[in-house]
Amino acid sequence: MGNTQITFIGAGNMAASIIGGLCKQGLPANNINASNPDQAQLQALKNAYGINTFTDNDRAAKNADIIVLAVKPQIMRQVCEQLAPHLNGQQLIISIAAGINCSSLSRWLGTATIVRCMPNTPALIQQGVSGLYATAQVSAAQRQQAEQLLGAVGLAIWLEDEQLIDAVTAVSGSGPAYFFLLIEAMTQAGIKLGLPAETAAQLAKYTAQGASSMACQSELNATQLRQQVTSPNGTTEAAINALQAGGFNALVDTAVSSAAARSQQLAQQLSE
Ligand SMILES: NC(=O)C1=CN([C@@H]2O[C@H](COP(=O)(O)OP(=O)(O)OC[C@H]3O[C@@H](n4cnc5c(N)ncnc54)[C@H](O)[C@@H]3O)[C@@H](O)[C@H]2O)C=CC1
Ligand SMILES: O=C(O)[C@@H]1CCC=N1
Repeated sequence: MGNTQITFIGAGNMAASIIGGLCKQGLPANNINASNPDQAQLQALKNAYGINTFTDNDRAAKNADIIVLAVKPQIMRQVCEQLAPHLNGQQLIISIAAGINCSSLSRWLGTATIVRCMPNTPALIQQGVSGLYATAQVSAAQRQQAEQLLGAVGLAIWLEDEQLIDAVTAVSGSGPAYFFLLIEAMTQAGIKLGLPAETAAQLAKYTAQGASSMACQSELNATQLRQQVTSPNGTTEAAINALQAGGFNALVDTAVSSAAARSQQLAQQLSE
């Protein structure tokens, strides 16, 4: 990213994850700026990475080439409208907020050079995955910069249709929580079968990690990998039959669709 100056507006969980990834990739700390009203969060980032910190968004955004909007969706409009008079029209804006579309952002900011993306919390350990959408005003060089930025914390995947961000939010943005829920449920089931709590938790967590790594690394797809574990008339088949009899696939479909619907609803509520 050369001498590109990057400013994060909002220095919470997701911003801290991406900043950590950029620093680990060797981006000079002096090229990274973060703005947040809470000094404690800023100090933690300064101590960890030596980046520049600000409590004033306008000062942090001044001279930035890329501005990453990483505040909660509910305060995005207010933050953008305050920032708008301080933008120079050349900057690339990257928003990671759920449910805020490019049309609202460009209206509030007065610029349409926007990449909207949806990362997820495994970004914290550089194992995130993000969906990215760029408006027509974003140049090829800026697209590359956005891809490098999100690529610093995991896999970055471009979308040609902005509406698909709702689906990305539902599958991978919220997705880590679904896997954590499964780990919780498997841990509880293991405890019920007599395992010590810590042992049950380790078995569930490391099984999730192993299965996920296999799914990412193998040439086989998830269905084939599942079939490899499932011996005819064996233990896995008994469990899978119970899950399917309980409507597992339909339940996951309803859950993911509910998240996508909520993402659309947020967009409608917050773009007014
Ligand atoms: N947590 C998650 O799993 C994901 C979150 N997101 C999106 O990322 C965004 C940030 O989420 P988190 O980092 O989880 O939230 P967070 O609450 O950890 O971070 C938001 C930060 O904004 C700061 N802030 C509040 N008012 C501000 C202002 N006026 N100017 C500058 N900073 C201000 C807060 O002090 C806080 O540190 C949200 O829009 C969310 O939709 C996207 C993908 C996944
Ligand atoms: O739950 C949420 O609204 C945010 C967006 C994706 C993950 N967390």
